Amino acid sequence: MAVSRDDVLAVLARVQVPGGTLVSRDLVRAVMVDGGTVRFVIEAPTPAEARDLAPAQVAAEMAVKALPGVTDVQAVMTAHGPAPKAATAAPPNLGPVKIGQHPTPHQGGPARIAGVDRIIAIGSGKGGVGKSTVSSNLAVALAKQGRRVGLLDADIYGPSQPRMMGVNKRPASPDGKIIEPLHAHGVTMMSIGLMLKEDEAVIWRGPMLMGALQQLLGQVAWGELDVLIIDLPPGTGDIQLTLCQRTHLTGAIVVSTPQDVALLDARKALDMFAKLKTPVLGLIENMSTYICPNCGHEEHLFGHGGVAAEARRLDLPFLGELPLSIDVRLAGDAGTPIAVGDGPHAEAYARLAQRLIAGGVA
Ligand SMILES: Nc1ncnc2c1ncn2[C@@H]1O[C@H](COP(=O)(O)OP(=O)(O)OP(=O)(O)O)[C@@H](O)[C@H]1O
Repeated sequence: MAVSRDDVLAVLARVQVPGGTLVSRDLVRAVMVDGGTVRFVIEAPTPAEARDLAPAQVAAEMAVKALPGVTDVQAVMTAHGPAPKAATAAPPNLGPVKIGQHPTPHQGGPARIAGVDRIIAIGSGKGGVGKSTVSSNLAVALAKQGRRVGLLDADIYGPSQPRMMGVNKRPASPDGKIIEPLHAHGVTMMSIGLMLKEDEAVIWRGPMLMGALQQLLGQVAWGELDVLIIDLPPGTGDIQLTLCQRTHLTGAIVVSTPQDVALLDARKALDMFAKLKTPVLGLIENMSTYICPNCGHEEHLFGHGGVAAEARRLDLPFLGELPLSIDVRLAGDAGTPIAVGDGPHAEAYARLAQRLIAGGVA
């Protein structure tokens, strides 16, 4: 029988380290099982502790290797002690609440957010395929249909929701702990971009990112929501891993353009969600067709139908095509998503929202 991630964690939970076990001290990250190969990371709080943990790394490798079905074990030790100069820049502290801190240890399985019924992550393998555009428009379309909707911009390196939703106020935090979200176009929203100075680059390493994400999920006063849409960064990195492993997600939607290169990357994102046991609710083809606003001629600039074909191949729902249109970009740049108004683009998002509501996932 194939070994599972839980089997690996159960074994690692028995490996003793000073102050507990590898699991009780929350030192294990990114457990991946790929056939008979198991990979995981042991993340020590400091380089000195990493040296002390070397025997535990050997013990962990031996214990996992002893599991039936395991042929290869790759354990990597990392330490997030003193950071290089760029990374030591103090986390932004523009008010009473400080965003960007080390994550607190996490026990148990994926957690729910109080008051939030469903959480949908919007992901993509490749950047620039329209994931943030889809997130904001879908959030607005769901709100227009009477759902109580939240939008969390978890694209920590390139937050674009403040611009797309037309919000630039810094969120308040009267007690320095709870962060008050903002509201735009009927959607409750929060973005790391709202906590940073404009044009400020985020130069944090893994643990700081995890801490920031944990704060955005746990410290924001989301209130009662039917659904929280999370706009992920592109790719398959730390943020996606942490979110899928620690938060009880209803599922993920993967956005791709019909282009082969974007599809190849989308397959990696789908593979990641499968490995992390996050249900994939469906695929969306963005920038599907281009209709010339002058003559009405239809062009398929990035190809057409590739995402639907991929969905069929993988037996996943195909949620729809969204056309490439200058109006969509202009609306996003102006801070009023196209779904706020009427017209064919807003209708396309309304259909997508209806479909998710009818399916019970939004
Ligand atoms: N259907 C569309 N028609 C026209 N422009 C679009 C469409 N979808 C997205 N865009 C534009 O393409 C650009 C990239 O879109 P967006 O930021 O939503 O992509 P992303 O996948 O979230 O990118 P990132 O990887 O930077 O997070 C934006 O300027 C956006 O306005």
